[in-house]
Amino acid sequence: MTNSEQKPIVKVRHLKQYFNEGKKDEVKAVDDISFDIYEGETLGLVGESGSGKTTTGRSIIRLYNPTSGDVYFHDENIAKLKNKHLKDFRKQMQMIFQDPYASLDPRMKVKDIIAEGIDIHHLAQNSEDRDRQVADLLKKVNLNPEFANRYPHEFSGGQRQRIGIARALAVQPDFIIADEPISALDVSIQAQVVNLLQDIQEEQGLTYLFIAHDLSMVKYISDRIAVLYKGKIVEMAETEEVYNHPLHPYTQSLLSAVPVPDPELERNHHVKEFDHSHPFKEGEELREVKPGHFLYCDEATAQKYQ
Ligand SMILES: Nc1ncnc2c1ncn2[C@@H]1O[C@H](COP(=O)(O)OP(=O)(O)OP(=O)(O)O)[C@@H](O)[C@H]1O
Repeated sequence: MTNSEQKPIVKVRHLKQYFNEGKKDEVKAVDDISFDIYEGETLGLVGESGSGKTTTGRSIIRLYNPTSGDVYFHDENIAKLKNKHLKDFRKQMQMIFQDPYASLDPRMKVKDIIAEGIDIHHLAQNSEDRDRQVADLLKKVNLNPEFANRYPHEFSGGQRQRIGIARALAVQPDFIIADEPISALDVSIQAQVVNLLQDIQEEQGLTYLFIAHDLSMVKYISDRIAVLYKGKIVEMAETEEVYNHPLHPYTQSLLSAVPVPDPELERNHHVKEFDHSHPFKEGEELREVKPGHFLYCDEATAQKYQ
């Protein structure tokens, strides 16, 4: 994709999500982040546990009411929309959750789980049409349509995650937030689910925000990567650029902690420590230091790269 072809589907501006605001236990889970997600791309959102990845996803999709800031979806500001109007947008944005065991109601049949959105948005003309849509969705995620009448406990983790993907696809969204969709799965299954998500993306021109703490898999699925640290984006660029030329010390430390498959290289491989005691300095903000490469830094540092 060249710059001129990149059309944002989601624009996040100065988004803040604070919990227990003004109280002693206030948490600035998301602290003034701004970024775009382009149509048809996968933006990987990475960071360690507690950095605010899930909160970012949930705030964009309005599972939380943002403390402040704006979220534009197809140029409409949805950050302050009220319930009735929000429903239409919910149909276009879906979420796939981390834990395929917790996210599927064990008392519901697979067909009712998948058809949840179809029912809410009245997308089936009658029960035959509903069944047909469910069968098509099961086929799309490479599951046997005959599974429709079974319950979640009859399936493996990978199969359950496919059911979760079918549920998300049921309302024909154009934007999906995948919140660590593979981290609860066996390594052998992870690639299958990633490949499925990529095939579906190509077929349907979907846009993904792919949340991950594991940097090795996110590399293969993401066009661009945003690195989140303590509720702030500290670096964002095309995937190759982030992996080959990381500029922020936190990104450098994250990448240096990824195991190297070659034992020869591993011997000379040092984990770069990041000073967590003074992570941010006065005057720093996310600045475009090279075309398409954003770094959380001060003006003087940004000048160095121009
Ligand atoms: N509902 C909530 N109430 C209070 N604090 C919360 C709530 N949800 C998240 N937090 C806090 O906000 C911070 C960010 O959490 P979040 O779950 O977004 O991080 P994460 O990067 O997704 O982590 P993980 O990889 O562990 O899921 C954490 O300090 C967390 O404890």
